[in-house]
Amino acid sequence: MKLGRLNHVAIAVPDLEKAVATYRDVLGAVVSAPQSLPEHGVRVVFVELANSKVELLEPLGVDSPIAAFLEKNPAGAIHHLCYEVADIFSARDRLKAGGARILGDGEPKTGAHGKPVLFLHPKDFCGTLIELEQE
Ligand SMILES: CC[C@@H](C(=O)O)C(=O)SCCNC(=O)CCNC(=O)[C@H](O)C(C)(C)COP(=O)(O)OP(=O)(O)OC[C@H]1O[C@@H](n2cnc3c(N)ncnc32)[C@H](O)[C@@H]1OP(=O)(O)O
Ligand SMILES: [Co+2]
Repeated sequence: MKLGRLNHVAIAVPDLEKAVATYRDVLGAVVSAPQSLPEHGVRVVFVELANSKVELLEPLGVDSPIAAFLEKNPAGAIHHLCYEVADIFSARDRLKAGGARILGDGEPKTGAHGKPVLFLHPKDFCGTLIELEQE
């Protein structure tokens, strides 16, 4: 298993429109249009940077995986880091064999970029939730 590029840093926010205004109007960033992803329980935008992206996430629906996190961090906070991998299935199998917890049913879902993604438990990775995305 070899870790690739940092694809994005995700920030969970209570109000996506307000967060977009902060990044676009105060910080002068280029921000994508909002995208609802019911399968992931979030609404997202991407802040485009020269060397990576910032994903702003707002809960979508009652079972959103970011709802409990936002209850603990009501003003918003960094939620996960997304790294690219060349082969998500081989990365998953190597990590699982080493004892890491793959979240959900362990099968990749299609992420915001239309590519397979998986999540790794934050308690197994220095207190940071990790998303892996197929290159
Ligand atoms: C837009 C699609 C996609 C993309 O393509 O980019 C996305 O990014 S979707 C993003 C949202 N999806 C997910 O986060 C899916 C994976 N997440 C989960 O499965 C869960 O959120 C979780 C990480 C397993 C936590 O759920 P749960 O166990 O129900 O919550 P708890 O509140 O009980 O947390 C247990 C424990 O873990 C700590 N924790 C929780 N979230 C984080 C976090 N983001 N970063 C660091 N630590 C986290 C939490 O504080 C608890 O710790 P203790 O209090 O010490 O027990
Ligand atoms: Co993400």
